[in-house]
Amino acid sequence: MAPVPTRFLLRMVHNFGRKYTTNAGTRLPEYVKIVEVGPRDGLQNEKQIVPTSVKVDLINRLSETGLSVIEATSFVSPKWVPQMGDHTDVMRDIRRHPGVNYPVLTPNLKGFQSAIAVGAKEVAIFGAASESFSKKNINCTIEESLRRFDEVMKAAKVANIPVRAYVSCVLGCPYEGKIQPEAVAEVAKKMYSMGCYEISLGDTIGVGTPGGMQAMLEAVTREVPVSALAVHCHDTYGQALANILTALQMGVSVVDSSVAGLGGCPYAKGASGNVATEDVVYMLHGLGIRTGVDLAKLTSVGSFISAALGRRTSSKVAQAMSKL
Ligand SMILES: CC(C)(COP(=O)([O-])OP(=O)([O-])OC[C@H]1O[C@@H](n2cnc3c(N)ncnc32)[C@H](O)[C@@H]1OP(=O)([O-])[O-])[C@@H](O)C(=O)NCCC(=O)NCCSC(=O)C[C@@](C)(O)CC(=O)[O-]
Repeated sequence: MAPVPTRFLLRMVHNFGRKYTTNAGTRLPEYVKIVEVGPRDGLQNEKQIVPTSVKVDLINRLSETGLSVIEATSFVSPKWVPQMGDHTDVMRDIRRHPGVNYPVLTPNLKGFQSAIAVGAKEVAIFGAASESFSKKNINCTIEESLRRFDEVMKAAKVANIPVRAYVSCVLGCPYEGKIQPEAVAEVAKKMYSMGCYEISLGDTIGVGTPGGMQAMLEAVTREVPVSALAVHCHDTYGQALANILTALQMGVSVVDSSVAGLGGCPYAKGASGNVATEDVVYMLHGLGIRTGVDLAKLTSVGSFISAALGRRTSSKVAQAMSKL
């Protein structure tokens, strides 16, 4: 029998499930915006410094896949996160595609000013629902962090820069363990009231399960409209896709993920990478949900970065497709 062309098999994989599923009667969104965090969250925890040219190449390749948001780097202290110390060079060297946003993390006014000086058009502030994590990650209490963020918000308003917010440890903290849903809702509400257009809820150490995700979202959606929420799931315990599906069923339509499942936070010991973008896209397309992302192109970017880092991809979908 003649071999079936790989392209055809890829399309079959891509379409698999479409004819079996329908959104009729469910609360699933028709379109999900994927926020690709690989170049930032994915690489920030790498022990060896990744050359700037590789980071730039990664972002340029991701820009060809149909993604509309690629978090490029973070303007944090290079003493705290040396891997992100080349933020200015990364922002200067990438090719910015029309229709693609390249937000960057800014923990304070200093980071914000450096970011907009190199042409950042969108920033993200990052706080936590856990006091201990806030102190370890950004060296201040939650209350102090909100004061710093307020300075960023005021400067961003003047410069007409949209601001996204992260809340970390929404389903558990590496230092405090369980975090109450009400504590998450409180911080999310404050960040939303400050003017952040989107609040990304981070399961920083990937300990959450669908029941926890549901309880947390029930609390948060009492304070923040679901249309302004995103979920950011690490996959330490293999629960990320189940947690994301739960969030989608509750009306969330923005999902953060990282190509090849790269990632982890330097101040969250033991946390594995983010859920792989390839796996999220495969699941969403299987549910008949549009993403605008070309899965074949995305897996080839995953192969590129995995080869550059000298390791196997963490994406199950990419692993399976490589055997076709
Ligand atoms: C927030 C700070 C800066 C406070 O750090 P600090 O030491 O308290 O800051 P400071 O204001 O006292 O300044 C100390 C030094 O840092 C410098 N500095 C001060 N600010 C900046 C800046 N923006 N850019 C560059 N340099 C900066 C400042 O100029 C000074 O330099 P020196 O005088 O010693 O030479 C520090 O704690 C920090 O950089 N933390 C970042 C930690 C981090 O990046 N963590 C990973 C991202 S969060 C995450 O991954 C979770 C997330 C978002 O993905 C969601 C999830 O999964 O949950």
